[in-house]
Amino acid sequence: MLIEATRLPGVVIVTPNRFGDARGHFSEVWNRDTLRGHAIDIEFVQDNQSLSRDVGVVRGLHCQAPPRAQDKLVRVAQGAIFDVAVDVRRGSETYGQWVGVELSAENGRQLLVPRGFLHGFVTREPDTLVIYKCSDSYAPDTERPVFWADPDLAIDWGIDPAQAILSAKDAEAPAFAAFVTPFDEQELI
Ligand SMILES: Cc1cn([C@H]2C[C@H](O)[C@@H](COP(=O)(O)OP(=O)(O)O[C@H]3O[C@H](C)C(=O)[C@H](O)[C@H]3O)O2)c(=O)[nH]c1=O
Repeated sequence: MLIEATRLPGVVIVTPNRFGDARGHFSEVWNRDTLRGHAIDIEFVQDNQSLSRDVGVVRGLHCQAPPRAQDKLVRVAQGAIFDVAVDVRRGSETYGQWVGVELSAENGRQLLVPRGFLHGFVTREPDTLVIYKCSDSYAPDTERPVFWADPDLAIDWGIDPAQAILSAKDAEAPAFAAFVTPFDEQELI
């Protein structure tokens, strides 16, 4: 397993070993003890799966507020996404900064998005299947969305905003300027 840092402390790229042979390949896409060996010790309690039919589907930016904040380990079982995390931990030197990573069934890369970060992605291929582990269960009353194309965040999604395919919820999400972070310094890693 390869663990790579990103420019946001705590957001790391996890690439499990992949064993190829004439049939295809095998990979342990999640192993608690292997992650613990890399000082990543998170108790995941829910697996999510979303299928997005078209290129340009945007899901996010989302997070759940404490005490229901979620760490997420995101992977792509089919297709490809540009996966984004935004630091919203009060007091963080990288508050409001984002990082994006191409995750695909082909590259086998996963992104660890800790609590204290907004999460979202845009699909790069049709019929993209995203599977992600969460460290707390769904608590819709605690959701704190932010508009994906907010000019203050200036995330480079690599698509024409007019072409984005969004849920009504995401299309109407509040601006980052209106976001009062529920994450305090103790979330800092
Ligand atoms: C997240 C979630 C949703 N749902 C139900 C609620 C709706 O009836 C339906 C679709 O929910 P939503 O439109 O919020 O799904 P996404 O837009 O993919 O949201 C996710 O997108 C970004 C990328 C995230 O990181 C979050 O995990 C999550 O917010 O699934 C559940 O039953 N359980 C859940 O945990």
